[in-house]
Amino acid sequence: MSSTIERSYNEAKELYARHGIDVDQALEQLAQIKISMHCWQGDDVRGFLFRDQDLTGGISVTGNYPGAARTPDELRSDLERALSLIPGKHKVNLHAIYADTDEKVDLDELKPWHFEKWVQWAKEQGLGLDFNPTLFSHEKSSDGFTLSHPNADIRQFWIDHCKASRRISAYFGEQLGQACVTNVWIPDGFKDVPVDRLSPRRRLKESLDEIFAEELNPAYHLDAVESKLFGLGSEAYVVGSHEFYMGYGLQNNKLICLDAGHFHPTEVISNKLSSLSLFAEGILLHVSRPMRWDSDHVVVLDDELLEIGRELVRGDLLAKTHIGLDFFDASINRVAAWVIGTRNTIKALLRALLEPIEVLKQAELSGDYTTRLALTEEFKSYPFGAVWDYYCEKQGVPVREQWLAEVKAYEQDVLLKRGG
Ligand SMILES: C[C@H](O)[C@H](O)[C@@H](O)C(=O)CO
Ligand SMILES: [Mn+2]
Repeated sequence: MSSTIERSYNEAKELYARHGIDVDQALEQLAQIKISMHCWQGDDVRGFLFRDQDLTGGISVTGNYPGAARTPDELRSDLERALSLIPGKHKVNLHAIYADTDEKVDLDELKPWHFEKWVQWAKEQGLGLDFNPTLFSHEKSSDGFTLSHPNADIRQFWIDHCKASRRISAYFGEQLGQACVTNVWIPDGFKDVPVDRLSPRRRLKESLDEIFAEELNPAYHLDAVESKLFGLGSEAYVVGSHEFYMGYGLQNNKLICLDAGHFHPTEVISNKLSSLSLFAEGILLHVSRPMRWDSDHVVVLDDELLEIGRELVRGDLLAKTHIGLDFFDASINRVAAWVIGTRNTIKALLRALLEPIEVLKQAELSGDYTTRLALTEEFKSYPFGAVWDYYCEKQGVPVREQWLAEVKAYEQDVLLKRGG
């Protein structure tokens, strides 16, 4: 441990302690929080099953930075590199299209063994896994509908895919000894104003009922459902709206997934956590950064990220919240994108853990809003950075921007040697 880092840490600790904040305890708590790092930042959401398929479903990746992973081995190598620069032990979130197999297999026939290499790798790395059925970038979703499709055969294909995904998830959980969260997101919706809003939602509800009929052990597998306001090509109406999944999730004890980019542009998910926590079985977050639309920019340490962290900590919601990331930017180094977004998410949690929460709550309760504002503002310039640096050093990852040199070296040695 460098003496400068330790000295700054001890000085910071002393300042926080004056407000009753135990910094060592905060760091212990932080080390327990797992972030689910999404594999799809590494290859622009292409996956390995259908390499020739364009990305569909109303989501889009822009940029042509060199070095996207082309194989499961390359993706794992990139993930390892990113994770080696991020403090803590985390999870990796896979989509079904990331199956690692030479077999020609369609989505409805996927089995746990198609992911065996991922499981072995996760064991070696001490990681958890999360999962997602992939209901886009496939010929059977080419008209934009899947689980709510009017054609029963197409619906059945997607139902079978989701059933298969849940079994894969339960296998991940059993093998890794921790629950795998499996999140259903579908792109279904209309570009223009529909005549019948109800029937697709009724079909989606029936499909979900069939998918979730099989009981699986919650110690190994948890279901989540993700809503969306609009997508590219589904501007007028999305079948799986927030109200739809909020209703479905509450009635059926499913985790409700809140993606930061899936609401009206001025709406924030931080303000939804407290309400949901009172009623929902649990919450899944897709931490993302929408810029004017659901653009999935890499998350930065902005007001909303800090507020998400505060809500989780102040409301003691960490135990019922699964924190996942969902961004994909192909205009910058993809390993750096993971590192920046994941480190920022952890920083936001640390910032929240270093606030005088009880003092602030008391001030609010007694109507002393002056103290509330004064303290929250002053705490913004408390020496959080010294605690963060110490945490990184203690966890054996680069301090401050030192990680960037490692990513640049990896880019030279590995990423730039990959073909297109
Ligand atoms: C690839 C993801 O499943 C996808 O981003 C989904 O979670 C979403 O947010 C769609 O807008
Ligand atoms: Mn999402």
